[in-house]
Amino acid sequence: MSNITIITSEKNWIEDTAITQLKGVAALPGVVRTVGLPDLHAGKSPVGAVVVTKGVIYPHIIGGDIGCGMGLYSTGVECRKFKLERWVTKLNNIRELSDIQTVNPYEEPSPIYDLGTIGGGNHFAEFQVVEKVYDQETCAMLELDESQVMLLLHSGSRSYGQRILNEYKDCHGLAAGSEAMQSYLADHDQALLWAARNREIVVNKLLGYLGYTSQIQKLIDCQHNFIEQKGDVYIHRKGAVSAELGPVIIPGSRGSLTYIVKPAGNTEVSAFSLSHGAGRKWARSLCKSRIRNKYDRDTIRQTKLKSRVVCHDTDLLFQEAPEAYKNIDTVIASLLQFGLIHVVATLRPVLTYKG
Ligand SMILES: Nc1nc2c(ncn2[C@@H]2O[C@H](COP(=O)(O)O)[C@@H](O)[C@H]2O)c(=O)[nH]1
Ligand SMILES: [Mn+2]
Repeated sequence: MSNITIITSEKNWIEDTAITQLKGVAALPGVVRTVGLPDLHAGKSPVGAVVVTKGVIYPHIIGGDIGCGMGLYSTGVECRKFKLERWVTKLNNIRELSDIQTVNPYEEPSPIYDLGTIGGGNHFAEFQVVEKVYDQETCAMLELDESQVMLLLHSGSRSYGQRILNEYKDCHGLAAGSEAMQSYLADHDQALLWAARNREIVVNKLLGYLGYTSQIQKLIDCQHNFIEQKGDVYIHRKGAVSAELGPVIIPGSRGSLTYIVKPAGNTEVSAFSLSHGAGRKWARSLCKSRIRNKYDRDTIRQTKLKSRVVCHDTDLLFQEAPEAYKNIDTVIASLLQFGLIHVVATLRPVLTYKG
């Protein structure tokens, strides 16, 4: 199909089902361009995908986790003072973040009922340290301080986004200018706003629980499930970030490095978008049977990078194991090969918390 671009390279594996799904959305009425990024994989609709439409939008492409994204924060905690065992113990003492009270600092009531929680699945909070700086100038611009522990938070609009989708899930596209489209986009924008606010609230709550609140600073926040209107087209990004809002974060898994990258000059080829992660390699249902013999109850809570994992759900530990994801270095190499990014820095996980 002429309106499909796949950003990939020889070494980067993309499953056939994902390509078939991408072809499916490319054939929808009003779709003018479709891009599969190197992290493309199958989902309810394809993930790691960009769908550009004219005259219509498709809520089902974005799905229920409207506004899901990654926020990177510096914690104010000096790496040399970071007490891994103490934080592991403290995090093991809470089952979920809902065990700690949430204060809504905004005047309006929150449409997210479970405000202050991260959510399940592959949502996570991860403490990281700087592994390598490639671009000192951009790091300085971001105020990325190598001596500090960072916190990467992956979360979305929680049950709010799903409530919005439920209202529109039977529509086969919302026509531009229609009341239904205006109403969806108004709800969608609220979900983006509150998803970003929720990330901030969670970061403050988590660090407050660990005894640190005074020097938290947001460095980057990039959403990856949303619709952007650009001129007369609508860019649907499902598991894809905008390449037009400055540096972005591309994590791999709890057992691999996270990349901070800067979009390069011409990202028209990828519909002004970049990857949001490594992308899933194995279906959740296959993970436990494939790797259960490799780990015991302690070793599944550590990674080859010597980081630790706090998660009370054993099945989830297997479903989200590093083996379940594609190789992040290959994803980054594909983006580099297409001239879409410059690498700014890499971060190494030290402790992953799953709610
Ligand atoms: N650093 C970590 N990265 C992770 C972890 N679990 C998943 N991931 C990466 O995040 C994206 C998010 O995907 P989404 O489609 O659910 O938004 C995923 O593709 C992985 O590359 C983790 O625990 N730590
Ligand atoms: Mn997400």
